[in-house]
Amino acid sequence: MDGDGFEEAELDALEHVVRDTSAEPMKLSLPLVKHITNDFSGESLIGEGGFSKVYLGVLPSGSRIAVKRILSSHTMDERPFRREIDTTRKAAHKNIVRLIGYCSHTEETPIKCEGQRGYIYAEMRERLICIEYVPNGTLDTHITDESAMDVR
Ligand SMILES: Nc1ncnc2c1ncn2[C@@H]1O[C@H](COP(=O)(O)OP(=O)(O)OP(=O)(O)O)[C@@H](O)[C@H]1O
Repeated sequence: MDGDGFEEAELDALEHVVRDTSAEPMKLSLPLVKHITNDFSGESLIGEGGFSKVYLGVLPSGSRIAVKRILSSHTMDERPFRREIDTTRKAAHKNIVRLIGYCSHTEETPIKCEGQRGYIYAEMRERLICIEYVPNGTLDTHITDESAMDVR
């Protein structure tokens, strides 16, 4: 375990999945995703959609991936998260943005309430989808520029 709370081997495995386009998408830990997005910093934010904020993730090799962070208002319902993973996975094709990994993390955080003796527990949910990074891409259709040019 390194200082950021994930194994170096996990980062190596992610590098491998990014490099090898035939590799299966992998499950990722929240500490690793936080590490590559600089803790979801403002500088890493590259886009926003209807149900997610999209961050740039940078690996030690310099490889880049896009990290979709599902908005907290949408994390209680697992369906959009699963649907997006399923459709991106099934759409495996050289011209279609590739699914690289995903992270599903739920944590109970104790919160002390004034006037109460005990704690209440708030559920913090993170749902993240890591996909191939497309520079200047509009990702409405998950289609890369190359295939968009083929459509006439
Ligand atoms: N793979 C990617 N590479 C680079 N930028 C991306 C990528 N995916 C998304 N973005 C950026 O993030 C923005 C929002 O992405 P996207 O529309 O896929 O989000 P969403 O939450 O699924 O939204 P909606 O469901 O409303 O379409 C895009 O317009 C684009 O600027």
